[in-house]
Amino acid sequence: MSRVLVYRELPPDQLARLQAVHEVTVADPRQPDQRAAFDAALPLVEGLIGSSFKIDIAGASRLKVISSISVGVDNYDLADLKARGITLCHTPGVLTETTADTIFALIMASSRRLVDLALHVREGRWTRNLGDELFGWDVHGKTLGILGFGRIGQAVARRAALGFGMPVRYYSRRLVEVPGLQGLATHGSLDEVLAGSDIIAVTLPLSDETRGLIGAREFALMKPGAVFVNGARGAIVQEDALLQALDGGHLRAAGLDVFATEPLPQDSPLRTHPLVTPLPHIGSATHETRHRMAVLATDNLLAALAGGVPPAVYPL
Ligand SMILES: NC(=O)C1=CN([C@@H]2O[C@H](COP(=O)(O)OP(=O)(O)OC[C@H]3O[C@@H](n4cnc5c(N)ncnc54)[C@H](OP(=O)(O)O)[C@@H]3O)[C@@H](O)[C@H]2O)C=CC1
Ligand SMILES: O=CC(=O)O
Repeated sequence: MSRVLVYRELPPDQLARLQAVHEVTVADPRQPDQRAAFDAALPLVEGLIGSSFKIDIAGASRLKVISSISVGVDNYDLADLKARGITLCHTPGVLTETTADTIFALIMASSRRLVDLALHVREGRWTRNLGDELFGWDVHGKTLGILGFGRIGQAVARRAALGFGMPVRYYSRRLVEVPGLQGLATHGSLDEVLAGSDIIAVTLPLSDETRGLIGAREFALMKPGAVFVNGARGAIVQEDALLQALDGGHLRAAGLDVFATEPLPQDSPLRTHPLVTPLPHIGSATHETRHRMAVLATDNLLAALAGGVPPAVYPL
């Protein structure tokens, strides 16, 4: 039996799997009334499971494994984990299709102004036929540029190329052959993809290389009237530069599931900007997918604590 700290709510069936074999503390450090329990447990545990929070593990001297209920691992100091021999597990694959759905929904909502138009109806402003000031922009047939062409990027590309007749350009560090997409998705440099696409979707991980990657220069390279969607991590984008590109009339619209600071601060201009469709980081947030993520994260933790090979170790 090991000691485990659960720092984000787990579904009861997965919590029960952990409790059946380990001594489990559930304490969410974001909740003021649970912080003391979290701080007391952290130095004693061999396993951590949770997500969406940067944990200072300096005092966690017994820690052997962190099981993140996320595919992104930007909340962890990878060099420190490697140096300390701590295993990091994550949840790739099980959330790919759901996150691609969300990104495609943002592409549709931003281009066709779905949120504006729904509010138009809901607020009782639909009193006569729409004028062209409320018309949208076609998505089908437009060129989609995808930054980062891994699991989620490829799943977005399949939707675009096979469902919407969209030529796909992608930027990645290497050429990727995707079954079924031969000739439909072509590789380019970052600048080529930015300049050659009507709609840009970010699906990169956040790393030292990608932090702040999309700034004023990159927005200026995009076509006038382009739509920009970020379904990856907010800090990949320089938000001031994004605002300038929107306010200056260079971009048509932006769809954002992620922000540099989350939850999005009340005073962020992105919250109420008329050209922004903001979502509260819900890329993978369906009942089915969040449960699959919890199962995989629990499988990972149980395997690692049992001395086995977890199904999804993040290579450090
Ligand atoms: N909004 C949400 O709720 C969600 C957001 N995400 C975010 O999406 C990200 C991607 O997830 P997933 O598709 O599963 O990850 P993958 O690792 O499968 O894909 C990432 C892709 O980005 C490429 N890449 C990495 N670094 C660079 C770089 N510096 N320049 C160019 N290409 C690069 C990788 O290529 P290479 O082979 O060269 O490494 C790979 O093709 C996650 O890290 C997470 O941050 C994920 C799930 C939900
Ligand atoms: O943002 C979500 C993730 O799984 O990463």
